[in-house]
Amino acid sequence: MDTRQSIHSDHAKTLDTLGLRREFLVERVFVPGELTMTYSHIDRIVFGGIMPTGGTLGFADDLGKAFGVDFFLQRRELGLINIGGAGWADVDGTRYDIAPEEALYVGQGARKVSFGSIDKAKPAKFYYNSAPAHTSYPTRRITLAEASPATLGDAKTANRRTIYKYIVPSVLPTCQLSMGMTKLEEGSLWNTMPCHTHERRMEVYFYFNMDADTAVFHMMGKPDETRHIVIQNEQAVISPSWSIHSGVGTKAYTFIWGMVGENQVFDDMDHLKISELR
Ligand SMILES: O=C[C@H](O)[C@@H](O)CC(=O)C(=O)O
Ligand SMILES: [Zn+2]
Repeated sequence: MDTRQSIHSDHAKTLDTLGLRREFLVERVFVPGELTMTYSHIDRIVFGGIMPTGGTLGFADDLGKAFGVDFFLQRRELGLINIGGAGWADVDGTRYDIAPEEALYVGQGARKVSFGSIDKAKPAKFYYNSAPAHTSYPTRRITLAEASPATLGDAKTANRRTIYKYIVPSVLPTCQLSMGMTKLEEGSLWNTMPCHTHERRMEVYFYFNMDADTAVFHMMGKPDETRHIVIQNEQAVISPSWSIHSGVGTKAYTFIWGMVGENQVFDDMDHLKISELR
């Protein structure tokens, strides 16, 4: 488990490229045959990738110890989106088939959760977020069609994109986790510009569907003190509440966003004018 401490914006603004990458970037999310895990002290979000290539994968029994509980989801909820081939999840004996671009929400208290791929030649790739939870809401699969889509932006500003909201209050109840996927249209390069912060929630971005030899310049930092991190395919970046989170690719890409914190009001954002950025 890779643990990342919380970070003050006064510290963050002193960091060089390597320092920023060490604090905010997660370079290896999907490892064949492994479940990876990053634990951020910011709102105690846990995120990573699950890529079953041989047998099944799951949250190890002794993981509870690392979280001071009996098992991983004893006091947590889980959301995931499959960016690979068809797969399945078994949650305490109930099997959920999860096709590409489908999501699963697992309510707090699930004891035995395991994952597999349907075709090992085309492994499933489950990108997951987990957050502390106070009660148990029903486990449920969410299809792309159910993930209330919103298309916004303009090709003229290279930011035409569709936001699929899989795990949001209008689709299903969760304790605090929200999760979705944003797909850029061909020729569109910018996500979330004009950008925003949300003092009341943190966010993690996971960029994927990126061709070889392309990059996303992920914008971060306080609005008057911006920095960037160069991101390659299938890498994740942590965005504290004080930070903007936006990106421009050298080619169109897709990303998954996950949020935890004070509220679940998607539009509760502190919007910024582009002219306010420094
Ligand atoms: O707080 C919301 C998140 O930053 C994302 O949902 C924004 C996003 O996907 C986009 O504008 O492209
Ligand atoms: Zn945001």
